[in-house]
Amino acid sequence: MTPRFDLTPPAPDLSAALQACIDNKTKPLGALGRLEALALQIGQVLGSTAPEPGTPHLLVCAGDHGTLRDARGRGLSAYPADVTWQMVVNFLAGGAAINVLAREGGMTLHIADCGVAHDFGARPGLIDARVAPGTASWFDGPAMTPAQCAQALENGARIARDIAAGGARVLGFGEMGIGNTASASLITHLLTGAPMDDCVGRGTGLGDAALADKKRVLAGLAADYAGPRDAFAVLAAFGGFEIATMAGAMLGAAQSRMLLLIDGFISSAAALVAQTHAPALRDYCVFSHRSQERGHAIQLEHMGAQPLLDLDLRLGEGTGAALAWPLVRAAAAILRDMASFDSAGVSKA
Ligand SMILES: O=C(O)c1ccc[n+]([C@@H]2O[C@H](COP(=O)([O-])O)[C@@H](O)[C@H]2O)c1
Ligand SMILES: Cc1cc2nc[nH]c2cc1C
Repeated sequence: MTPRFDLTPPAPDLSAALQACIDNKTKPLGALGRLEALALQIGQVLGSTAPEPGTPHLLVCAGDHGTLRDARGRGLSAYPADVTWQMVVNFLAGGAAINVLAREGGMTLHIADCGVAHDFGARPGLIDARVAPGTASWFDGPAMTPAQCAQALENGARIARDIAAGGARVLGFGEMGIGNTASASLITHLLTGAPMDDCVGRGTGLGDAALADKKRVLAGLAADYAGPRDAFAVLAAFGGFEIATMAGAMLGAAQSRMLLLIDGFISSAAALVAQTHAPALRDYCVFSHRSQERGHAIQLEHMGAQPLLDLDLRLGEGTGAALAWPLVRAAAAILRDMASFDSAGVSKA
């Protein structure tokens, strides 16, 4: 019943050709800094020394967390659970931060209901990937059954493959789910082994007392967890449907040889799940930014990732991924369009 996603590294045979191509551009060796490593990664994933990333796509996954509708878990977020469906309505109307940034970056936005506790009715533009109207409360048992977890993973993989089938080569990931920093913290603790407290942050803006309560509640839940530590078991225990759908979409996108733009703390929790399941996923991921949320640094270090931006963002929705896209586009253009010493007749060192 548990799905398996087999993944091979992208075009390893191209790395020498790509490095030679970058080193022969008209610049001192290494002078474009980290853009050079980014260009090499893009060339590897897209399988070309002249990559054409085309129109980037961005998938925003939304889901409700049953724990936040349980009196024992309500204090885990500064905002009420209803904000999740209300923000989905805002996304569909084009008014959220991610709508603005995606428009600015020329990105095609996809919004998916992965399990929001709301009846949206017939909404053009909303992908129906709903598993259930929210996960179960962690105080009563696992967030989702193994079958629900498998369904969310498969929904995500299908969405990503559909986007790839339309010709997309780049897919960014964002999410919306009140309470999902708590979910991401538990996943991070269980999959990295880092101390629980170091994985917990203020999320949407908890004050000091509420943060201390969040740490205490999550430490209790983690201590009581006696299940297996494999990626999908941990995902089923403490994930949200939006996190599971993103993890599946990341795996499906990588299988389709797309470049993945990972956003902040919650997107990175999905990447952590996906990478723990299929280590080759790492090669397909561009980590867009360093979130202000405590715990993101642990995820990044665990995955050996150096994010492109550090803007103190803590919004989610894919905003960091949208902001990183111009750098990715620039790195691809350098690899594709910049003259070489030979073609420009410039003397080498
Ligand atoms: O992406 C991030 O790093 C990030 C950090 C803090 C909060 N968020 C967003 O805020 C919501 C979760 O925060 P919370 O406090 O409800 O757990 C969810 O909708 C996320 O998109 C996102
Ligand atoms: C208003 C609001 C917008 C968000 N976008 C992502 N998470 C969010 C949380 C809140 C509270």
